[in-house]
Amino acid sequence: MMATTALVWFRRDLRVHDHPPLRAALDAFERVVPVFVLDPRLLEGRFESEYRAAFLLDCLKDLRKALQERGGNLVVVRGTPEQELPRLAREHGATATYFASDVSPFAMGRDQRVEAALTEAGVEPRRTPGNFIADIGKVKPYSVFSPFWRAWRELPRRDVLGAPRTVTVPSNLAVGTIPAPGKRGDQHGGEAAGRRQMLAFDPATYDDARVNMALQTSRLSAYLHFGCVSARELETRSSGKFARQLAWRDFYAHVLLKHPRNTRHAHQAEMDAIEWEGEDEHFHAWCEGRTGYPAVDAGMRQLAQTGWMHNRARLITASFLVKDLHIDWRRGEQHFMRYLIDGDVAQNNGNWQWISSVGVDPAPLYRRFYNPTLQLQRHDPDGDYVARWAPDSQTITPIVDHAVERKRTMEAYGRARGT
Ligand SMILES: Cc1cc2nc3c(=O)[nH]c(=O)nc-3n(C[C@H](O)[C@H](O)[C@H](O)COP(=O)(O)OP(=O)(O)OC[C@H]3O[C@@H](n4cnc5c(N)ncnc54)[C@H](O)[C@@H]3O)c2cc1C
Repeated sequence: MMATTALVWFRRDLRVHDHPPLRAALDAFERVVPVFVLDPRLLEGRFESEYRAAFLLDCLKDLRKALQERGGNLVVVRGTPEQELPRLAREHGATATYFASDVSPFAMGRDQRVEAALTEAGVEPRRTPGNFIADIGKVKPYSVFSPFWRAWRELPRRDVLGAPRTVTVPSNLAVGTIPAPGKRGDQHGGEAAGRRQMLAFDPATYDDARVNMALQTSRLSAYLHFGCVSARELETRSSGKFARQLAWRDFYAHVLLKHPRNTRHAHQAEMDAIEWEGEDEHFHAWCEGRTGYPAVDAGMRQLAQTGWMHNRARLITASFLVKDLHIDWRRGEQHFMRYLIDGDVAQNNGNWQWISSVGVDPAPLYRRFYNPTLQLQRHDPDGDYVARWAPDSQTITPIVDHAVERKRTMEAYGRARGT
């Protein structure tokens, strides 16, 4: 008799440690078929990114190795999951498919189509948690962080799972090739690299690193985005401000889950009426780090060259685009997605809306103006950040005057609000 078989569909949970779908499938079936579907819509879509694609391909190579070390393998197929998964299930006689639920509108729409196609083929889709610390769909919709955080802390946590010792797969697996990565940013993808980064990170250094742009914070964001590191496992090693930052990740995922229209619209609907009067020339100067404001130029060049930017620099550069150059936050959001290795629809959109004062967790506009000159004094006290990324910026004539533009923004936002 044929052994019982299930597919395990890896998505952005590219690890073997603490992997609920893999564990559940191994517990219930004799064999599993671990699979990743290289969907051209992911690599060539609106938010395509060379750096992120290279990181993903590293992750796949590393995951295949980890599965091979346990007697298994990773099937990599090109196509759409709604076609490829039922086909693979038929080929191997699989009767169930396990995967971890996700929150972006693209992922949710795709998963519905996949579930329908699997069900039609007689294969049972089984969703598990896995990508976030807690079950963020379980709480009522929140649009302010602090009350969300209080409710979220009370949510139950699942146990952290170890990596399986063995992964039994069918003997006739056609595993497919993993394309060679193109241009990389400054991080290699993969669970092995992610776990090394997690184990080497010293939370005691975090408070200083957060406020000084020349220092590095944990650098775990890309590993969290692709699930090379489990957010739940990381939580068990976290405390203080670092633990609170991890809660922001769950918060923005929660916001997108509850408000999918936010990917295209301001969460505060009236703020879609802002008249964006900025010039294309200024947008290009911002992208290329030629604004004459060293904090902005250093951040934008760090992003272009490495695929990462310090959180403080993300705040300064994003605020500058929207509130000094009067350019629609969505153009900035898209530019970040092209370069960030950790580019993540929920996190990027949530943060862009936050700094643009159009999203959740609102505060009075005057409190969310970042003066790029003062920010630089505070957050690059020794000048190391600018010296590294944009030493020539001081010689560029500033393209706008912050004080003047601040006034224009107050007026434009006031008009949109009808005040
Ligand atoms: C305009 C803008 C765009 C951003 N876009 C993204 C994005 O696409 N993807 C992304 O992962 N983060 C994004 N962030 C949040 C934050 O800047 C990065 O998560 C962080 O800088 C990554 O470096 P790290 O891993 O060293 O972070 P650490 O400071 O070490 O934090 C640890 C982890 O906590 C989470 N975290 C920290 N700060 C935030 C935050 N403000 N919002 C949500 N989660 C947070 C991340 O998962 C991060 O890896 C954005 C912030 C801004 C202001």
